[in-house]
Amino acid sequence: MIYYQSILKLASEKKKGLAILIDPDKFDVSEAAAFLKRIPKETTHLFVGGSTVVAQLTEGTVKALKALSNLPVILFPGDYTQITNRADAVLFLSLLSGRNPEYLVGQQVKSVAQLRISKLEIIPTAYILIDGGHESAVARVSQTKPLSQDDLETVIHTALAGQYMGAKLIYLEAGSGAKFSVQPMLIRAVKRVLNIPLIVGGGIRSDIQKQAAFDAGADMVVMGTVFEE
Ligand SMILES: CC(C)=CCC/C(C)=C/CC/C(C)=C/CC/C(C)=C/COP(=O)(O)OP(=O)(O)O
Ligand SMILES: O=P(O)(O)OC[C@@H](O)CO
Ligand SMILES: [Mg+2]
Repeated sequence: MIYYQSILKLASEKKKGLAILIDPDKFDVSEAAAFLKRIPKETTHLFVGGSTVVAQLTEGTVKALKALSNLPVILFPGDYTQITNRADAVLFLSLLSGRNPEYLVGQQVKSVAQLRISKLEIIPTAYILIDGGHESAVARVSQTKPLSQDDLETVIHTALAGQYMGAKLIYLEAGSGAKFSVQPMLIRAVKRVLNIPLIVGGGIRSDIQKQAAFDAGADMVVMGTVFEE
């Protein structure tokens, strides 16, 4: 688990991870070099995925990124069809905030035929959708409701259930382009009970918001929309 170990190492050294999310649907492969110059120097990981991605686009995107960058490329799939062996690892997501069996376990079963013959590192990740102020693509595609930012207890219990089930990462997601990102108070409360790394994303557009998430205890922040053109 070398990619997971590197995230654990960041967390244990109180260094912070910054993942830039690249959505293959919105990515121009011919602009990949310029894109990689534009993203922050402190970027530690490239995530690739989207709620809705046209088949085959992920592979070309990952190929272009791997040719131009030494950063680890980690799949963040909205669907099992987004898996490509060209990446380094995959966040093996289960959408624990929702009650749609397809996104709790159905997609995961569908992915096995490909994953079992690939060398991708598989990182079990409890994915928790939090209300970001308007209906997110994740909510729409998964047909699930997000958890309220005010329902601290349910968010904490959901994250801990993920940890107890063996997740190696917890991902608090306000949804791509969220109006409100996950509030620092909520990040702090969740981080306090966990003993695995915490990833936070959705609606983080500024250095100030990113720093607030880090200060509250996020081990890694994901930024996507703000770097899309
Ligand atoms: C583990 C495997 C094989 C699949 C996971 C399938 C699950 C459980 C997905 C969770 C629900 C979901 C639809 C997640 C999407 C995650 C993601 C890549 C979000 C970023 O995309 P957006 O930016 O929200 O979407 P747009 O494409 O609309 O921009
Ligand atoms: O696009 P943004 O709002 O930065 O969100 C990133 C990521 O958490 C979405 O899945
Ligand atoms: Mg997006």
